[in-house]
Amino acid sequence: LILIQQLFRKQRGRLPPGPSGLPFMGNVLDMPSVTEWLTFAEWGAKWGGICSVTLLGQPIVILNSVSAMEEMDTKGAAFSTRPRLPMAGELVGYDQTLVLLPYGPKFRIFRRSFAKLIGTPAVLGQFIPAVENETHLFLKRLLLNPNAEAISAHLRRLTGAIILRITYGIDVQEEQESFVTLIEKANDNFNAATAPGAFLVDVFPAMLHIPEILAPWKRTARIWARATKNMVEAPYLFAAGTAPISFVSRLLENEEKLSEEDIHDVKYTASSLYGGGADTTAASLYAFFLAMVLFPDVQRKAQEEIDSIIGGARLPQSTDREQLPYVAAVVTELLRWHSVAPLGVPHAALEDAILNDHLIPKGSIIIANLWNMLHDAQTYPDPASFRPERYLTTPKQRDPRTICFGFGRRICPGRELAEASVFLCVATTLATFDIERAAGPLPVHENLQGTISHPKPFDCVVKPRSERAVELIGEV
Ligand code: HEM
Repeated sequence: LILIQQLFRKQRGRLPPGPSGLPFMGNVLDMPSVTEWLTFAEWGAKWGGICSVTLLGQPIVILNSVSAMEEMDTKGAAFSTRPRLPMAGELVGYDQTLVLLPYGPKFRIFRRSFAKLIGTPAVLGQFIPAVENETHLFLKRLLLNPNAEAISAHLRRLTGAIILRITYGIDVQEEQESFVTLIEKANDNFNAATAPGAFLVDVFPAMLHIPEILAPWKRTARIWARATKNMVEAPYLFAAGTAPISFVSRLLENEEKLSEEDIHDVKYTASSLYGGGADTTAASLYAFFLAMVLFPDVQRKAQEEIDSIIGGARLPQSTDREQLPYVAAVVTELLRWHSVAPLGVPHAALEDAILNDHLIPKGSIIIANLWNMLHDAQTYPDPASFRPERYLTTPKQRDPRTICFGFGRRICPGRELAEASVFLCVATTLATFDIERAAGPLPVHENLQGTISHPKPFDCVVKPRSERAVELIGEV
């Protein structure tokens, strides 16, 4: 079958170039299992902005250049579905949340809800007080426990609480911490279930029919599926009906007119918000602390800007963004410097398409190597350096926000919220704390494995900038 498929393909056109594979197996042996973005970048240097490999007859197209990604953008819906990933999808249940939902009517309903409620700064405005409130609580926690080991947990709690507030109107008091834990667990499962090559069933979907007794991974899937279900149902049950203004309460307006299927869609759209929003933003903010340790001059300049514009009168707010161009550029550079999703989320081709004279057959998996695009030395000279000036002095370098959120109809629908949350946390932290290098060797910036990639843990010293800073945190 693979042979016949390949013969047909030869008649229709040629796949993009790439490493030559073995008969039948294709490039199974060439595929990296760690830091894939680095190997893919090497292939890009050798084969160009669009290259491809084949795994047991399955074409995988890798985009290494922004121009290739933009070219795909022009093809409308042609590359807008997701590949079938039986482990994370059918078995663990993520194919019902937006991130793995196939392109189609349901996808459009989910995206419309996102656009209506958090898609633009104007509509997002209704939720900004909640983001500010949670950010103040984060500062208090950081003041109480500024240890380096606690920072990542503080950030996860911050981003988890922001999303729970916005999505369900849930105020994360101590007794509701369980929601944060529940959803963190489900996010960890998503990362493990979508790890490339981790589950053979993703390559051979027929394995879905093997009974569980012979397939221990099915037991894992069952446990993870329970966690997904809990993530969807528990906060919804808690919040439905009683919540103040929230994503869910807005979607449930005119509830009496909603069918069972509509309610199902509300639940799963809401959990998509959580699945996509909490871990990504936490990873980005953790990288901010690392960047400040490694680039103290940037920290000093940003603090000088905040001091000169706001002084010690109050904490920075969302509305200060225009007056704080250097801090805003720190946020932009953060989104470039640390790739939260180094390989984005894979797309799949809905139909045969021709791209730059290459055939992209229906069903091809498309991987955008966002890490490479954001670290391309032509676009961003000295890409490992954290330099907000890139976007302030002419000639300005390309805005990385046109890259880091993915592309086409699957572009991240939470990008406005992501930027607003990151800006507030960065600006208020810089206003009140100094982040410094700890004794010992300088930490190194490394992306950990995962669809959502956190920086490798590092040591640092965080302390309040002044007595006034402590007072400011106490006052909010
Ligand atoms: C620093 C923060 C963030 C980054 C870097 C980021 C990046 C991305 C990327 C690269 C994708 C894949 C796009 C594609 O397939 O081409 C994505 C998808 C998605 N993001 Fe984000 N994201 C962030 C924050 C958020 C937030 C705050 C939310 C929700 C409130 C969110 C919700 C989603 C969802 C639901 C999807 C799936 C969209 C779909 O499949 O149609 N993200 N994000």
